[in-house]
Amino acid sequence: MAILDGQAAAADLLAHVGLRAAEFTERTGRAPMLATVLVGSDPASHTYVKMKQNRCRQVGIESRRVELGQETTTEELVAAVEALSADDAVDGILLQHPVPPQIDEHLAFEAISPEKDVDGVTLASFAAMSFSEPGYASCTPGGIMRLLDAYDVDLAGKHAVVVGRSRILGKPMAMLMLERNATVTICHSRTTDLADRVAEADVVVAAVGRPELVRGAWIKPGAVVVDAGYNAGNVGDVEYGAAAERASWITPVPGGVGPMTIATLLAQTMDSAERRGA
Ligand SMILES: NC(=O)C1=CN([C@@H]2O[C@H](COP(=O)(O)OP(=O)(O)OC[C@H]3O[C@@H](n4cnc5c(N)ncnc54)[C@H](OP(=O)(O)O)[C@@H]3O)[C@@H](O)[C@H]2O)C=CC1
Ligand SMILES: Nc1nc(=O)c2c([nH]1)NC[C@@H]1CN(c3ccc(C(=O)N[C@@H](CCC(=O)O)C(=O)O)cc3)C=[N+]21
Repeated sequence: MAILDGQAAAADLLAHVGLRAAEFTERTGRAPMLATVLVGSDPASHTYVKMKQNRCRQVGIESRRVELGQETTTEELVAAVEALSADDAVDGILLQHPVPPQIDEHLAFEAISPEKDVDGVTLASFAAMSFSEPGYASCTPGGIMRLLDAYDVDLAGKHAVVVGRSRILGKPMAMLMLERNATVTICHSRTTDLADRVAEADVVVAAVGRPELVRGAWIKPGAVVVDAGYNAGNVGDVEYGAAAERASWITPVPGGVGPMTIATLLAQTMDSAERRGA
């Protein structure tokens, strides 16, 4: 078993982003800018947004923080996001998920202009990603692809099984692996034979949000195991110890998918700044 080290791959990616940010700032006289939008008071979301802003500062990307209260309406959030979409100083927009229940999250995501959708959450971004057209990948699946590429894990002809089908994780993950010529199976809460499906996989991506749901004994010997789960207490969606004994490659939690998500967000912010110009 060998480790897919997301911390190391993210550090490599961010070093390159830092060079590009310095060159951009020098050439245009302004720093690249990521706007983060946080609605409500969920402590975990505050922590994630803070982590993203710290990383921005480290690589020379400016960040602008927009915070809205727990009682914000869909209309207010859409207006705030539209203002950022129209603001020339903003290169990328991250609307932190989840938002409070009274808000129509899909409408709010759609207020992000596709050219600034560096988190890859709009329908336009999903469609572009699914057909390998220019655009921004959903950050976590995009980060997972970058991590597999960093270790030369080839997907062509492999059977990939994705557990989870959310808009920002499972479903876009499946599309990206399909574009790389994997044979893809998507499992979800109504899948009746999850253990059997996982046992057929050459590559497993767990993206559920249930601690250690994917058991080590299900893993086919030699399979690649990617754990996108991030549950309380730094526990993933895979039973790590037992899975590691059978896997050829495996991502740790922490230090696997999480750092790649943030690095991808910043790399895509840099792409947007360069495309949009000064
Ligand atoms: N490291 C990172 O950067 C990120 C990590 N995460 C983590 O990834 C995990 C998933 O996040 P997210 O996709 O947003 O979560 P969601 O809750 O949006 O989606 C969970 C998915 O898992 C499926 N599911 C739930 N229970 C089961 C089950 N018993 N068997 C099979 N499938 C099941 C659901 O199926 P159904 O559709 O039928 O309801 C759904 O498709 C979480 O741990 C989250 O913290 C998320 C984003 C970024
Ligand atoms: N629109 C939107 N886009 C997201 O990408 C998004 C989101 N909403 N909502 C919440 C989830 C969660 N998420 C994480 C990012 C990095 C780590 C990460 O870097 N974790 C470190 C550990 C950090 C620590 O705990 O100190 C690691 O796994 O090594 C974790 C989780 C992005 N999300």
